[in-house]
Amino acid sequence: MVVSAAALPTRTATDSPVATAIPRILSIAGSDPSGGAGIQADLKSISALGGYGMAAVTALTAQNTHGVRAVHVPPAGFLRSQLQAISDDIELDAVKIGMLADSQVIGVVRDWLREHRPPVIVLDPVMVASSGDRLLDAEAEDALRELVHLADLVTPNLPELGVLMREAEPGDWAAAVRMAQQLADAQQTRVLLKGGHLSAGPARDALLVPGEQPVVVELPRLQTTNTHGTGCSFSAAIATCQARNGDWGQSLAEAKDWLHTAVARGAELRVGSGLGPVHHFHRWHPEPVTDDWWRRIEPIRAGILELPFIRGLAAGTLPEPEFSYYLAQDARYLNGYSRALARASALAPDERQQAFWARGAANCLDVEAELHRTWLQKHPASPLEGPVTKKYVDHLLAASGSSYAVLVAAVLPCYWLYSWVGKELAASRSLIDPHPYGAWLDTYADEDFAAATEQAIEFAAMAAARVDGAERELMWQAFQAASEYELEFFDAPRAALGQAGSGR
Ligand SMILES: Nc1ncnc2c1ncn2[C@@H]1O[C@H](COP(=O)(O)OP(=O)(O)O)[C@@H](O)[C@H]1O
Ligand SMILES: Cc1ncc(COP(=O)(O)O)c(N)n1
Repeated sequence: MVVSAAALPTRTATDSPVATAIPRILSIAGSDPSGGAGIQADLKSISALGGYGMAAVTALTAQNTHGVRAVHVPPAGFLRSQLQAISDDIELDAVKIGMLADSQVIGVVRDWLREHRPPVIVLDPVMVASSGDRLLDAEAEDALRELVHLADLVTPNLPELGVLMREAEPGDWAAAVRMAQQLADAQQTRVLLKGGHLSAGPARDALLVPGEQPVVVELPRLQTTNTHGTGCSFSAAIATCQARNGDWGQSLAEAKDWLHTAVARGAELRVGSGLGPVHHFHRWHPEPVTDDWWRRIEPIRAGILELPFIRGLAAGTLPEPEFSYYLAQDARYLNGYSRALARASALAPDERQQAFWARGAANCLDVEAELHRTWLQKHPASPLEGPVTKKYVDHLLAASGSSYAVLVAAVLPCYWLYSWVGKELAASRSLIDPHPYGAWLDTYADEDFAAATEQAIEFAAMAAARVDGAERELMWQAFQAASEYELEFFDAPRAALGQAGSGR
């Protein structure tokens, strides 16, 4: 956690023109046409944190969420013209520097900084993209090292710190902090060491100021692929906060907090299939309530993955009678579930939703018939309704007598948890060949089912947005109860047939 704010004797908070209402921030960086990194990320970050953003472009990249395909560096003289045009007219509160491409570009930026001395300079020493592609010529590393002492803050990640110090990349956090402190002392500047590249542990950063104790900020590491442009966004956000409040410790804490939610919610943007961007404007877009529900059932999800039934299914060791019991119950369940979906169709507020649930209801009956025709005919199991099936179907039928919103919340876990379990199991399915339950596993990892799940989630979120707080609470309760029944449903074969063949 932040324990102190840091200020160097050479540049103190008081000699910066701080407390500007809307700080004017210039990004000197490369362009990322996919919008996740570079000047695009910087302008979004500056705006999201309340600054006025400007950009002088050092290089054009052709890249997407998978990597950099090409880099074009315009003549360095043109960058000089851009910078000159800005400083001839506009007073700047902070400058953030990102991709510099080559030593000529670095030379232009160095000369302009010396001449104009903006009050806050944050240098992100971009060298290699998260995709592994180079964004700085190897022979320009010396020139970049010489720029460090001009910055008020330099923000290396672990590999960049190693290059700046002409040493191997530090192997662990303690070694990295020591190395970053050496850099701060040698260059007499602040260093923000970013620990995003460490493979385990929390997402941790440290602010090192010559002659002071390190200030560490840490938040839980998020399991996400939306990390493209985190470094760009972070440094632009810190520059903006610093221009406004003049306190490095506070700026770091504010920017880290904002970035963390931006990383957590990046997937909502649905941009690209590689390393996606972060959600810079998350504060403008309230989180869909369904995401909150999903987080709140995390213990139920963890419980499902630990069930002997699921483990046995994944490993292919589940005894056949348990699987047959499960499918027989599933067939019974699908009949009741189909009625609940038909009721959702009847209550739906528009034709799109009406048609969606009606299709779902019909699909359930098809799958029920298919289960009987294929597996259950060959592997008979008791057709009697088990206690968990009864409880779960009763819950759905009770919700069918409630509002559309509550009913949609009650039917959602069957889509969502099944689709999710299907994806979780898909990996182990491919490791075991032939897999005794392979055909069944494939139907749950099916892309059409995943698309239907996305649609069901969206309709539930839309319904939640239209009801008041009391009804939204009823929706949550219906969702939570159905999620618990999903867990019990997976565990029902073991409970019904005894512990003997638990599949472990
Ligand atoms: N998976 C993650 N969860 C939470 N924070 C992350 C994650 N990945 C990166 N960050 C944070 O994003 C910021 C920049 O990360 P980093 O990857 O170290 O820099 P760069 O993008 O320059 O390589 C750091 O504060 C880091 O902790
Ligand atoms: C134009 C430009 N600047 C910087 C980065 C680094 O960002 P990341 O490390 O997240 O790939 C990038 N990919 N593109």
